[in-house]
Amino acid sequence: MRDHLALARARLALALAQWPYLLRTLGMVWTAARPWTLAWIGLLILQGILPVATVYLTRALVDNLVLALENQAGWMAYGTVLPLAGGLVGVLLLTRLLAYGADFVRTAQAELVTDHVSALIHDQSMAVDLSFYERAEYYDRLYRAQYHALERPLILLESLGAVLQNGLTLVAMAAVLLPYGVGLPVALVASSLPALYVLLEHRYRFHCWRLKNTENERRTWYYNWLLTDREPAAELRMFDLGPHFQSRFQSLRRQLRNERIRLAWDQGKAEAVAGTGSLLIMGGALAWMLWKVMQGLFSLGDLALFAQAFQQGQRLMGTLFESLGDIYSNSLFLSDLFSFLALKPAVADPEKPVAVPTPLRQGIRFDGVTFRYPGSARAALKNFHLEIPAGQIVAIVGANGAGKSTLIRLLCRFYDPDPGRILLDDVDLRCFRLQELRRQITVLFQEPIRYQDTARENIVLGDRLAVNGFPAVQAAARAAGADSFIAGLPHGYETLLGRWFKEGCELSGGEWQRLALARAYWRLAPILVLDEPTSAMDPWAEHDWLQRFRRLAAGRTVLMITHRFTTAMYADMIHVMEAGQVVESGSHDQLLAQGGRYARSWRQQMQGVSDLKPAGPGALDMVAGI
Ligand SMILES: Nc1ncnc2c1ncn2[C@@H]1O[C@H](COP(=O)(O)OP(=O)(O)OP(=O)(O)O)[C@@H](O)[C@H]1O
Repeated sequence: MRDHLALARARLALALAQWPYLLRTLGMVWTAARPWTLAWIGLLILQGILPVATVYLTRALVDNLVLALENQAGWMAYGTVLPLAGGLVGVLLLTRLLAYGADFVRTAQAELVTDHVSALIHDQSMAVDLSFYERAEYYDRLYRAQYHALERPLILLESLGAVLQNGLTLVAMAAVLLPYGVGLPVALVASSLPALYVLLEHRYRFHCWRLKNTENERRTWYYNWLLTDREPAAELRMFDLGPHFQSRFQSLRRQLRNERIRLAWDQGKAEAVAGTGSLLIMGGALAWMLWKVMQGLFSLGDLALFAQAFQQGQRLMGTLFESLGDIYSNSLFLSDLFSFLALKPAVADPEKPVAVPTPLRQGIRFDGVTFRYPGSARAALKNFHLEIPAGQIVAIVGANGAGKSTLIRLLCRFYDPDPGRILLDDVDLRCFRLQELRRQITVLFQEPIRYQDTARENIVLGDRLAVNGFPAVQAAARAAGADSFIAGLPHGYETLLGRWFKEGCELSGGEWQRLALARAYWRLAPILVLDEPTSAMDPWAEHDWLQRFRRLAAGRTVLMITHRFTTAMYADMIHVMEAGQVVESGSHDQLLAQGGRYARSWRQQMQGVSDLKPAGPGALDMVAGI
């Protein structure tokens, strides 16, 4: 018993600790849907008061009827009974109408609040550093914020409304019962306390269970994605992986389901015990009331009033506690939402930003940069030095995992190095406003996004602020070698791409890549960064593109990452990277003359190609050797 009391106290303390979330949620709802919230409060108050009117009218009706029957008043009685009956019907009708009105108001409020919370989650997702995506814990929080907390403010509001409305009715009912003896309202409250304890205890256990299983839930979501999404569909069929992932999904679901059912079973048992106790108390109170009626102390109307008020009171207590439990558990879940919204990005604007130098005069410099990805013990870059002179094309080559793409991520300030600096004309990137810095850079990522939108939109998304007309869109597409295949699409530049939406047209991997290249060109930024620009191009397309590349890059500072020698050789300077460091540098001819790693790999590739004749330009992937 002492253990139970201590536990109850602990749960109560935890419940009270949720108050701030409750208040913040109310603030959120108020901001999102002010007029609807006012209407909601008004309706709640009315709905809270009406049941009491029903109870009083019932008593008056029964008493008048009994009186009329006793006095054999006949039709005369209708003069008093009819208005009461009419009043009762009117109140019941109004109760119904208010319930419909409340449903409507809640729907409107729900839409506004959900959108408001979604917007907050989206804002925060856009604001956090990329480093957050390196942690499973972040995904857990995001998942809980998105899937568990999104609807919570509304459920919370609904519960709060129920508490307010039922609380009002309950107080009024208790007041109605009070003249018959203090014992009745006390019995009413006492009969419901065990239920409250059971409720709080199980809500808490359920929340803990959800927390513990967030990763498992995400895993089921992942298997579900593998089984249903288009992206893995081909490989899934080819390697016959469907049954494998389905069985993983099912076994995880089985585990979750069994645990959930066990929780529900425990809760059901505890509720049954608490419910039996409350029924016994009600039975006792009813017996007492009957005894009083038999003694002639109370009228039949009183008995009708008691039966209605006590029964309604018990139902209300149940709903009230249920709502309190909902408020409690929703507040627990909302703590996830608020802790997600409270995440602070580490990569942020400086307090006193400096203007980004335009045009670049000296160039970009990596100065003693060391960088480890969050949670990784291995350094992706170690005391790394690199110069990219303004207006030149610098190529970085190196084996997989050498750290090439990491350079781009640091240059765009998705992460900050530690220690070391990256400088634009001798000014640390950390001195610039993030948005301003990123506006100076245009990037073709290794795995660009395939926007399920028109071909034109796929290009102009590279710079939403650019106001150049259609000829400029075409020029960007031509520069990337995308113009010819776009012209062949059913609606040219207005063709919807991808298969997500109706009438979408699918492109090949290389075509998507050229479109992404056009997007990079469309953004007229002075720094052009290309990660594997030719990897998905066929040799003819690569050859064609390389012929024009220097002209297209004229006036820009270019950092190009590639595995292909035939692409790298067009650069002014080539740096060979290995394990996070530059190990060789020079122009193509200088590197060949040095006879180092680059030259060895080049010769091996050439040898390989001449053995495998014929080969076109671009057939050389510098994967081995370096
Ligand atoms: N998000 C990440 N979290 C942790 N480690 C990472 C992450 N991304 C890359 N790495 C590690 O950092 C190192 C450098 O990766 P990077 O992507 O820069 O290589 P890369 O030279 O571009 O390789 P590739 O040619 O295969 O694209 C690798 O060892 C890789 O495992």
